[in-house]
Amino acid sequence: MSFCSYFDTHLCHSCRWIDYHYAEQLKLKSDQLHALLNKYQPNGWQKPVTSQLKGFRNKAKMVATPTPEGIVLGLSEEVSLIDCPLYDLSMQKVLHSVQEWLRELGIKGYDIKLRKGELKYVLLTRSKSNGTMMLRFVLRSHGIIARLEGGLEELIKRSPELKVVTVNIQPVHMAILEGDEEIFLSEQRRLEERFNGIPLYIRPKSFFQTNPDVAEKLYRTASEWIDEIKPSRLWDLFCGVGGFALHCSAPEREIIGIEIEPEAIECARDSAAQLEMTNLRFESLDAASFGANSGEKPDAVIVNPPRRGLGEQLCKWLEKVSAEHLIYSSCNAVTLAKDLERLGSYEIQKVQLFDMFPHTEHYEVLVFLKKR
Ligand SMILES: C[S@@+](CC[C@H](N)C(=O)[O-])C[C@H]1O[C@@H](n2cnc3c(N)ncnc32)[C@H](O)[C@@H]1O
Repeated sequence: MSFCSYFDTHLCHSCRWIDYHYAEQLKLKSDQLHALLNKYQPNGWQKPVTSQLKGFRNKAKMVATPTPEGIVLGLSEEVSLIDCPLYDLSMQKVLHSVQEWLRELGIKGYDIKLRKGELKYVLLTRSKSNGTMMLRFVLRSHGIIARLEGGLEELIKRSPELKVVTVNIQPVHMAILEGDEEIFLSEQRRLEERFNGIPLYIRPKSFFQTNPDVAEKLYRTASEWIDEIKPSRLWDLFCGVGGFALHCSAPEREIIGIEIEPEAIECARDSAAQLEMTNLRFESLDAASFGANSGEKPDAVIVNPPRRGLGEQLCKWLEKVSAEHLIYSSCNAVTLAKDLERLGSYEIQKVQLFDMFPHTEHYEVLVFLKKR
């Protein structure tokens, strides 16, 4: 197991670039992005948005490994990550307290080789705006739920930031992080977050951006670009809990947000209701089927697909829809570049790199496209 020189701690698999200076990390990402997009001759390269280097992540995913001393939260190689400086001190403190509490309860971590033990993962998420946290236990079966429930009062006494606590059942013997069944052990079912004054909700199974400071800047930039073109009708595809749509709202602007996960749509609707925004409509649909059935034409479309990108079918449909502007937010510049090739009737007006994932090779890119 290697050690990272930056933080003098164990090196997690995802932080492969931690030994590079931050300026070097940014240059490598920027060079890759230029290499992928230069053939589309972007007009305006914007200055990259940088991140804090410590305490920037709001979500910790810990493997629960059984050891002779008790459960260890961290990597599967019995390496603890509860002091990992990617999480702020309050998250580190709660991770310590959860690990200690699990040991006191005698909960056994899941042994992958022997296929024994119950607890597979511990997932902790923090709302940056109010410091409250959501804790999820990923279990192999329902077997130890009563024991966890029995000890919960004590855990919350030690870590009162924990407002949402759930169990996720993942019976399959595979490296899948979570299963379909989610059981709430707390009354509260979601955390409230606030970006640029806009309320957003974090639910167990809805996607939420993991670097709140950079995500705030990403949404603000998209809303500034949208304000420059002032579309009357805007679509936000792959909208999650509505971050882009809610930031781009303006009087008289009709906005439709499309997202496959119903819980995320419920959150987006609640945020809009809280802001008394009646011009936004959120629908839980597959973006492709929305594409196939929608007869309307928007003036602008924002897309923010998962790492796989939009793919051929959606790009074809977007070409047919022929909105005057597209904003593409991507966490994978390789699939972005492929999609841009398929969106041949658009030219790139602006590109900006948002360093959402420092110490890794990953980054977010925002691209502003205009019909040629
Ligand atoms: C990268 S996330 C972006 C979410 C949101 N824009 C944000 O900023 O939080 C991609 C989202 O696409 C959703 N998604 C995945 N496949 C989809 C599909 N076929 N149709 C609609 N949404 C989908 C996921 O549930 C996830 O919320």
